[in-house]
Amino acid sequence: MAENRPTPPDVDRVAASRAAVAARRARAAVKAEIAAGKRTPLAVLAAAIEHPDGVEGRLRATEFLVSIPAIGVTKMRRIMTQLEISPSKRLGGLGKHQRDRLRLFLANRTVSRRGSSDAHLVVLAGPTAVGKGAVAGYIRENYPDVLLSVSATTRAPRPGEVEGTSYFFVTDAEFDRMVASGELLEWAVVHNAFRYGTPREPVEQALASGHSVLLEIDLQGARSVRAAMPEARMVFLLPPSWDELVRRLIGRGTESPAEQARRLETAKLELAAQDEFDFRVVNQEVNVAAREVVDLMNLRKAPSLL
Ligand SMILES: Nc1ncnc2c1ncn2[C@@H]1O[C@H](COP(=O)(O)OP(=O)(O)OP(=O)(O)O)[C@@H](O)[C@H]1O
Ligand SMILES: Nc1nc2c(ncn2[C@@H]2O[C@H](COP(=O)(O)O)[C@@H](O)[C@H]2O)c(=O)[nH]1
Repeated sequence: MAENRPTPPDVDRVAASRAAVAARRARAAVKAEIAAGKRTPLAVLAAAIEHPDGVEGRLRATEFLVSIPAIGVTKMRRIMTQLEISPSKRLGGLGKHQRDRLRLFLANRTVSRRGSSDAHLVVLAGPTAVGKGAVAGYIRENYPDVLLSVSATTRAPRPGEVEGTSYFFVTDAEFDRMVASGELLEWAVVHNAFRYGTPREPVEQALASGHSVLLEIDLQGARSVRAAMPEARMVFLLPPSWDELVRRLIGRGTESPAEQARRLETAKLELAAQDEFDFRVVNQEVNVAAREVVDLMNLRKAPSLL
């Protein structure tokens, strides 16, 4: 009978509900592929970015994360907070920074899971002039088994610095390219001046082949590494006293008095962050501090103290 025939709104409702069921099934299929290792989370994220309204783009960030093996609900919530993504967000609706943070998290997670359990990523940070460079330099010279990451920087070389050993000295345009192509594990503007970043590839290769790697980076970089790779060993280098830190900064003589005053203000904030670190090493004597840092890296060979 004519009056029992579905009306146009009913037809729409039925079609919409069928489409919703099909979309749910398609999302479940993507999650199952991630869980089974048939598709990498990075590939799914790339598809979501390319087609925000496609099946991958419609996945909620929460369901995406819990479909990754070894990420449960508790871990997922922690990751969402760290990456500053609200639980209602779908992959296709993430902002640029959220996408970048999620991509970095996934890429770094892949690296750290490939590495051997004996290999550690060790981060050495601390306030300006505490002696990070001196300790890292001592390690470079005396512990040839330690792999020290060589950073890229936009600052100019100082006298005596060697390209590829001290830093990779790059232009602003080259640094932009490295950031855009995801070549950097972390990067930061340091002392409001130049950009510094850790090239990802050598770190990935070292960890994958079972070698520990040391990063000598600033506090912002250390925080980025911690957020992306919570298993990294975070070491904070401390001065024996505040007065000694001031002496070292002034004694180095590489900054103007105004710059020294600015760095000392920042140093107070950096020292206040020391509890965020897993280990604290006091740099009283460079060789002793270097030895303590190296001991945290699980190396088999280490020379005796001089
Ligand atoms: N244990 C130490 N005893 C005495 N002087 C030290 C010690 N460690 C480092 N110094 C000196 O302190 C000064 C600062 O050291 P260094 O440049 O390595 O600091 P840094 O932490 O790398 O600084 P920045 O973050 O500003 O680059 C240098 O002149 C260095 O020779
Ligand atoms: N976040 C990062 N910080 C880095 C990196 N490489 C070095 N640094 C830090 O920069 C300052 C200044 O170094 P300088 O050689 O110009 O005196 C120092 O605190 C380093 O720890 C990096 O790759 N990422």
